[in-house]
Amino acid sequence: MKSISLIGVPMDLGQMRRGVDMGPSAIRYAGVVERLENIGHTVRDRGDVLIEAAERVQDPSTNLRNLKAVAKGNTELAITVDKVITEGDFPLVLGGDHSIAMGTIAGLARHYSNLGIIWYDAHGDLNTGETSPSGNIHGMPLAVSLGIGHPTLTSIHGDSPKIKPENIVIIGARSLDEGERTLIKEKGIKVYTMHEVDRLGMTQVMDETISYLKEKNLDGVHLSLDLDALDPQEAPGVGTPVPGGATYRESHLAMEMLEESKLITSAEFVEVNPILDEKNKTAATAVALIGSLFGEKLL
Ligand SMILES: NC(=[NH2+])NCCC[C@H](N)C(=O)O
Ligand SMILES: [Mn+2]
Ligand SMILES: [Mn+2]
Repeated sequence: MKSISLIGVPMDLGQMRRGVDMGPSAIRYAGVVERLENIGHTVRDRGDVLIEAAERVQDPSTNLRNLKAVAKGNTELAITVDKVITEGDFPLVLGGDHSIAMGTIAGLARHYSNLGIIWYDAHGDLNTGETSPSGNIHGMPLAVSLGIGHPTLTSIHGDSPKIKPENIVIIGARSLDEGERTLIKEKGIKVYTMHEVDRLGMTQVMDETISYLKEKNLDGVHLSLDLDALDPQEAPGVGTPVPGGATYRESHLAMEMLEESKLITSAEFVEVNPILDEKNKTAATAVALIGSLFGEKLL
């Protein structure tokens, strides 16, 4: 059994829709602590990282919305994640918009020199200010962690690159911007789009992902799960829904296979927006997936 530290990150400055800052509360309300304790894990809820109420700003010269406030919140998060690992706990981060992956990975990078990343998402989140159609930083954290982007972001809690392109697997992609596609090809990032999920089935996608990562001699693997990877019918409470996503069942299978692989050393569940949700369905889905990732079994 694991000793898990929960870290809430009420961040909504990485995108424009209000409400995603309430994601951590919604996931707690959906019973995440009880769910993990029922499996037999020890859970320590560290509360929420402080995200200051910032005036929303758009600097046309950088095309990065709320740059300073996003960097500040992520620095706080990186410090917390760093500390949780030092204390020997498994960090489970609850978002908040996906810009918080920059902070989580920055904290992890102090402890793992060859970290693997599973990016379960409809999007690549590989934009920079130059390639982003929106200026929203939640579309950039994977690029930032690779050392690509504005220095205010790439320098959060230490120098970048914090991860290597060959250690990343993106699963569930179905919305990629031009610059992201170029970067994926240039860096040779492994991507299973929804086309591959349909064609191969989730079992093979996960089997291949797990073997691919096992060959890399990694010292840890981080799961960054954006709820918009799931189909909007099953996870409606997200800010940037894209039709044609992974089902609830496929996603459960993915979590169960990751649990069996024993590879995962940290995880985050992001983009839950209770204002856009239907009766907290998306937060409940997040909790159910967390259950599977941490070894919940029927029999
Ligand atoms: N974490 C997310 N939901 N990202 C959505 C990003 C959407 C789009 N690619 C953009 O850069 O604006
Ligand atoms: Mn997404
Ligand atoms: Mn994302």
